[in-house]
Amino acid sequence: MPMAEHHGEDCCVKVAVHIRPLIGDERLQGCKDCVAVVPGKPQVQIGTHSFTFDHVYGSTGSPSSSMFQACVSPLVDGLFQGYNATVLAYGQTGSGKTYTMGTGCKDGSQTGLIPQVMDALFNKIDSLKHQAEFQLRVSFIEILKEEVHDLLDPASVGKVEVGSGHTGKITVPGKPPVQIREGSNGVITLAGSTEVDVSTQKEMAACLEQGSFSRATGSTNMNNQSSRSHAIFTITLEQMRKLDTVFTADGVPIEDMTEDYLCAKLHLVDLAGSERAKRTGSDGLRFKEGVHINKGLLALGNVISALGDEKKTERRCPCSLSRQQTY
Ligand SMILES: Nc1ncnc2c1ncn2[C@@H]1O[C@H](COP(=O)(O)OP(=O)(O)OP(=O)(O)O)[C@@H](O)[C@H]1O
Repeated sequence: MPMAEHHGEDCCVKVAVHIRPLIGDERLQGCKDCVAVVPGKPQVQIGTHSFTFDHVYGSTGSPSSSMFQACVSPLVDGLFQGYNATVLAYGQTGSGKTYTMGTGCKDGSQTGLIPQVMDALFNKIDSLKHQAEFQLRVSFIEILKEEVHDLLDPASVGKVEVGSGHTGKITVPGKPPVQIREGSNGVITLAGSTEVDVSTQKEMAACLEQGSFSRATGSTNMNNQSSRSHAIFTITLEQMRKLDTVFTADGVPIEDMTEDYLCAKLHLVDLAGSERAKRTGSDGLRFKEGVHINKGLLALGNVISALGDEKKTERRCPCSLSRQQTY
């Protein structure tokens, strides 16, 4: 499963591959691993084709347990310096994105990347609590068929079966949908999405669990619990750093200069899987979802190519890049 990352210092976008083992049904059907890791290199071989990435985890590559430390932990540290960051899990349906991110309500949720982010974040806050005051907020949205839904909407009261094995949430009619807006300063906001103030790891984990439970899933031939939407879990960290008091030449303390405010966001994205209708056996509603999913992924691919293209990123306003680091 590939994951895109972007490192402000050396390269715009970095890509790590996570190879999952064969699972139950695949073993029963006698499937064989078709991806081989080239020993000692972040390179995989599929048939006669070789592909090189920044990291390869799983199979005979680096152990999956080291992925967080190498790829995501530096982003958590960056948050404390005011850098925004994004982790995207991208891949074919059933390749293990939800498992890797820990966005599902089961399996990977204990070891997925998001729970590890929470651990690291709260440990760091604890170690810095005497130097700064912190405030954390989370939002959790999904993009389903080009519509943005709020997964932390207090009006959502759980999951119901909505025909053909599809699950969805009940929302109170009349609640305006979440709108994506761009402010005059270029900051994108999601008008109408719930932002929950959290002060403990338990509260943040409860938001992840609640939102994951509300997410739309459905069964296809390739994954019996396939995510049908792109899900974005956003952590906003605000901090008021207490600086050493600055004095004028006469020894008078300058009040205004004793605090430094920083705000940064970490977006953790579990994309819906790219799919081929023929292989997933999709028809009707599920087929339409697949078309929207593939359309969104194509647009995202163009954005990532542009981010990785130095000529295009140079044209952007330097101020919008100054505190931006995206993985
Ligand atoms: N590294 C792994 N080790 C063991 N099992 C895994 C691993 N990754 C994924 N799986 C299993 O593979 C199955 C598919 O994984 P998952 O639902 O995460 O895929 P996905 O890429 O999110 O699919 P979709 O795009 O359809 O939502 C699940 O049963 C999951 O438990």
